[in-house]
Amino acid sequence: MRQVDVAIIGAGSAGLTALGLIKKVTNNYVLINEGWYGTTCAKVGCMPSKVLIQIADDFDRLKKLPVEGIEGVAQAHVNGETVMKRVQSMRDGFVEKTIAPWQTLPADKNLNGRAAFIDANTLEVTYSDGQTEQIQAKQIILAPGSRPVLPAAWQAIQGVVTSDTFFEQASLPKKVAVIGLGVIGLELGQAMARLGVEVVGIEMADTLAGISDPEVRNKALELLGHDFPLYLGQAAQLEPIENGVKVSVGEQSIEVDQVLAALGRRPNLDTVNLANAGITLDEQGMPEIDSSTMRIQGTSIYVAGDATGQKAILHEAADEGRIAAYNVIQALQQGEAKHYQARTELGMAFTHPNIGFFGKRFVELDPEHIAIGSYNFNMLGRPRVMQETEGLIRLYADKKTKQLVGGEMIAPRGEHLLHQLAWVHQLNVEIAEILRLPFYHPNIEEGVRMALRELAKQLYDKPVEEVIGA
Ligand SMILES: Cc1cc2nc3c(=O)[nH]c(=O)nc-3n(C[C@H](O)[C@H](O)[C@H](O)COP(=O)(O)OP(=O)(O)OC[C@H]3O[C@@H](n4cnc5c(N)ncnc54)[C@H](O)[C@@H]3O)c2cc1C
Ligand SMILES: NC(=O)c1ccc[n+]([C@@H]2O[C@H](COP(=O)([O-])OP(=O)(O)OC[C@H]3O[C@@H](n4cnc5c(N)ncnc54)[C@H](O)[C@@H]3O)[C@@H](O)[C@H]2O)c1
Repeated sequence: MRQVDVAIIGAGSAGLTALGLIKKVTNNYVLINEGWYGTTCAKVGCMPSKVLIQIADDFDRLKKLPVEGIEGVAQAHVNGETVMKRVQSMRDGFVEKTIAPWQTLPADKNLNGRAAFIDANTLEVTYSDGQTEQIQAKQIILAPGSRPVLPAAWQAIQGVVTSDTFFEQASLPKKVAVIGLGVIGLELGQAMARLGVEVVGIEMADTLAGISDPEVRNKALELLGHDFPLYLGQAAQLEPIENGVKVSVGEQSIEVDQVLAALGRRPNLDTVNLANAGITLDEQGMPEIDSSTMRIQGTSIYVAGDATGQKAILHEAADEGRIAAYNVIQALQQGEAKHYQARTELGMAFTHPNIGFFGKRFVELDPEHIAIGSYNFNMLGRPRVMQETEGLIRLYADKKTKQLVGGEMIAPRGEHLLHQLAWVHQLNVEIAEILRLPFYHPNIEEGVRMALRELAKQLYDKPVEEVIGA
């Protein structure tokens, strides 16, 4: 049986990040990946979705131009085939870059097959031709990602797609039901609607994109509702019909050409037979992972990326791959495990306006202990110039420490505001200190300043100017 120092399972963003570090300390490793290469992010995730969103936003922006004296835009129309060709050709470029480090690996280290545990240090790799090989590894990094949730009954219905198949289409569909209005459903649903596809959105929870602040939720419902009708609080039933799908929600039903099922993603840990490694699993089939080391306690197995079932986003997958690799290297060199502190949590949907949160969400906080500063953009100069005055920021600060603890928003250019807020949150500074930072005029950031000033009024028992010292 082949013996290696390290086996990495999954050539996605987490696995490839880990590989980059492992290669520096040992030449005795294998990378095992099932199916296609190119990472979820580049092939079916972050990147193709952002290309579609960019095209949709560019087209939508045309509506705002006549008032500025730019004429003739009414003739503009969308060519669905060209849109999808653009999405696919850009995606192929991103995939090409992503697979470069994998392509240079020697064949004996680069195994295209499914890995599963035989015991805690032994893996069986099943290749596509049915051949198998056993490999014993001192240390194992599990980074097998996640897959779209798709109920068994829906799998056989023609016209049901997920984000794995959506970007393969030759053209845009005509009429679509987007089921599940989390990040994927909202981003793709709004983009399609803005490109002229008839879209309805259905979500069984009472909110969109996981927003927990009721005021931000209401604003998001109002604003996204301008793009396509949203049905919340009900799960949809599907029935195949000729040339499409009948979608029922409560008493109502509609017929569509296509259903985009965006019901969430399931970690792929169930594909690796973890039970054979003697690991205790919870009801969801998940092991207990120490998020500061990425190690499954008491084993030489580490988990990184979407497979953890925690933060299914790219920079977290890369960070976790790095942490797992650092600790695998420590273990190979008989060193002590290193514990890493997670960065401030940050999540966003690239809808328009952008939706997102940083730090703690509203639902995680005790209203007794926090002050809330909010602002909408109606009166700010720059958003008015840009014709993007709709949005709401809600910032939460701890009454005792006077520091930001988190925030939720739907805001023009919110992706940038969320970054800046996450950065200052991670630095643990008081609201007064943040207000002493420069804010240029005229800018969207002035909206953040207004919300911070509102917090300062509640947190300090003197006028804001005195608090800031200006
Ligand atoms: C539509 C969409 C849009 C997204 N947009 C964003 C965004 O804008 N920003 C953001 O931060 N994140 C976004 N994400 C999330 C981001 O893409 C993921 O968090 C990230 O790609 C996860 O990386 P990973 O390495 O964990 O998994 P992956 O990249 O999925 O890699 C896992 C690999 O493991 C392989 N594998 C699985 N099981 C086995 C096995 N048993 N044996 C061997 N190999 C196996 C898989 O085939 C795959 O190649 C988006 C996701 C989707 C679906
Ligand atoms: N901009 C980004 O960073 C970005 C973009 C896309 C995806 N992602 C990542 O991908 C992950 C998966 O995204 P997602 O949108 O699939 O998952 P999600 O968990 O965000 O949303 C799934 C939604 O589907 C709903 N749902 C589930 N079953 C349903 C049913 N039968 N009927 C109606 N609604 C139902 C859930 O209530 C939930 O709101 C996210 O957690 C996110 O981390 C990130």
